Amino acid sequence: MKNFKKLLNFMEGYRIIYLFGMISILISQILTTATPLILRTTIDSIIGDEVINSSTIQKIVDFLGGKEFLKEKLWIIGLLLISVAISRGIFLYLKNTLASKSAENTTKKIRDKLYDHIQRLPYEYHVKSETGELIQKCTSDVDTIKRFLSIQLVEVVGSMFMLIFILYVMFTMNIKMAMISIIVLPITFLFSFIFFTKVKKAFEASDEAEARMTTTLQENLTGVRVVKAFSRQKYEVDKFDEKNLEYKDLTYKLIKNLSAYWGLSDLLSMSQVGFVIIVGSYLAYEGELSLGSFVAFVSYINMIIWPVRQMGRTLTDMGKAFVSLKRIDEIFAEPIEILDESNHKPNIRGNIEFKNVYFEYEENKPVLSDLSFNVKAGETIALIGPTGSGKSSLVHLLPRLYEYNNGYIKIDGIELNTIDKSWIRKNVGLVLQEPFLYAKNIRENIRLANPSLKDEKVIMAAKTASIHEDIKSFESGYETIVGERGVSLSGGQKQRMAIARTIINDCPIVIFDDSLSAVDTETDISIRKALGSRKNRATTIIISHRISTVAEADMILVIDKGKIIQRGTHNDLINEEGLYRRVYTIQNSLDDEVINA
Ligand SMILES: Nc1ncnc2c1ncn2[C@@H]1O[C@H](COP(=O)(O)OP(=O)(O)OP(=O)(O)O)[C@@H](O)[C@H]1O
Repeated sequence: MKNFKKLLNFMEGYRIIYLFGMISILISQILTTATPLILRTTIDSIIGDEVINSSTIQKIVDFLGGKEFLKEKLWIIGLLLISVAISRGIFLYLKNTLASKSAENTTKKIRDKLYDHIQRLPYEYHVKSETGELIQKCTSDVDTIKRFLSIQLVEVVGSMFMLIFILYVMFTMNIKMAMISIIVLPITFLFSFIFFTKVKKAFEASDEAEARMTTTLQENLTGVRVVKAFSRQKYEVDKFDEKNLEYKDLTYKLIKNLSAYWGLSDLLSMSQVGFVIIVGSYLAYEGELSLGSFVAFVSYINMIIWPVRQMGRTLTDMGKAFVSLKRIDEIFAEPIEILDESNHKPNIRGNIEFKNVYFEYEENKPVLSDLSFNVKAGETIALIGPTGSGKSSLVHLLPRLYEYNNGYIKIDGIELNTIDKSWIRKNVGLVLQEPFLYAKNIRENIRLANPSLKDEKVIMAAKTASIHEDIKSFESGYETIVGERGVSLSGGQKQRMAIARTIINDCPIVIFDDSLSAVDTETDISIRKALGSRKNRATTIIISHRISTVAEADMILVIDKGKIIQRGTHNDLINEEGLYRRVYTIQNSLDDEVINA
């Protein structure tokens, strides 16, 4: 019931259309069941001389000119049958279009809402969630709901209605014959329901095997460079073959089960039809059943047997829609991130103060402890330290991707967590180590945050990031499409693109999270020089494992296990015992080896 309510909420604006779709299927079912009744009346009362004992049918006969008139002009009945068939066709068309219109619009709304909600979920949620599962929820789960609305629900309601209507007509025609006609129906229904409930697991197993096969394929295609580089083709082919075989075996087993079911179900249904024909013809011979009623019974039994056989499957499939609804609801239950909670948008110059800052992802497992430091607007600080020491976590606090647990961070003297998230994110530019480029051209990628920026600005940003010359060397220059369907850029080119994309926004605070790792030392120096010589210099935070990258910073913080273990300029730090000097010595001797080689 709760699920239906949820679905009804999503259907807002399309409920009336859906209702008309339902009414259309009911009318089309009435018209379907009318045909055998017309045949029966024609055989028994128009051609034969049995009395018409239904006042409604009598009225219709009178309207058409009376018994004698119709007997002379049987073609009118032919026309009537054709009109019923045409009307039925029209109502079926209406049912399909109206139900589909409502289902398509409802599911479009669900997809839009889901997409919107996912965009507003916090960074933390996206770090933890699996992309594949999110995509599945937005596509196949939504499709399951669409099938439920556009096909299954109308089918079940229509079949139920037809069943009740036909049973009523059959019982009013001849009780004994009606009992005989429906004797196998409960068995057929139960057989179908039990079978499809049991086979549900086999359907799921086949679906899961297909998903595993697709994941293997996707992984292989995404990591094809690694496969080639490590000569893993044979291993990959064997792995895929295994998944492919598993999928084939499970699907074949399922199809064998289904074939056995439809075979047995056919046997049951045909026995029922045969039984009705044998008993009906005997009763007709004995005079207990009119010829017209006999024809009507045979038609009716054929009409109801298929929906009853199908019902078990439809009912079990309908269960899937509620599972999908629940899965989608899990996303909606995730609280969204409020970006403009206080409307506090102070002018940001770039002074940063950390005071006794503590931060943890999981309770009682601090990743950053007791961090205190100051950076003046326009200064450059560098963070260096072993992997996992907390450098990225530290810089993620500044754009408020995560909230610190203790102490405070102030920007220009204002506590960071009072400033609007959307505002602070506009003012803090973050360049990641592995940048993601969209399947757009280079110009669009660089001015992603503000598509109205002029070409001169794009070129200036590209020059500062030392990528302009590379772009010029491409055949289509700034029009070159990059990303998945475009040209391949080297790791360093991608990083420089990401740098250009961030600095074009002129943020007062810019963070480079190991985002110079793939560029050579010379380019690294020229980027930093270009950044330093810009007017309105931004406060810059550089994370790097390379001493040469951090050496010129106004202040270097050496981080280990979430704590600042050393601080100072390059000259201070190489003159004191500690991690910085050890790293410096190692990197220096490596450089000497390279030079002497
Ligand atoms: N989203 C997260 N949830 C839980 N723990 C996390 C999360 N992100 C990072 N960590 C943990 O926090 C610690 C610090 O990670 P962080 O990425 O800040 O280190 P880092 O110094 O930037 O490392 P690297 O130099 O390798 O990038 C690590 O132990 C890491 O496993």
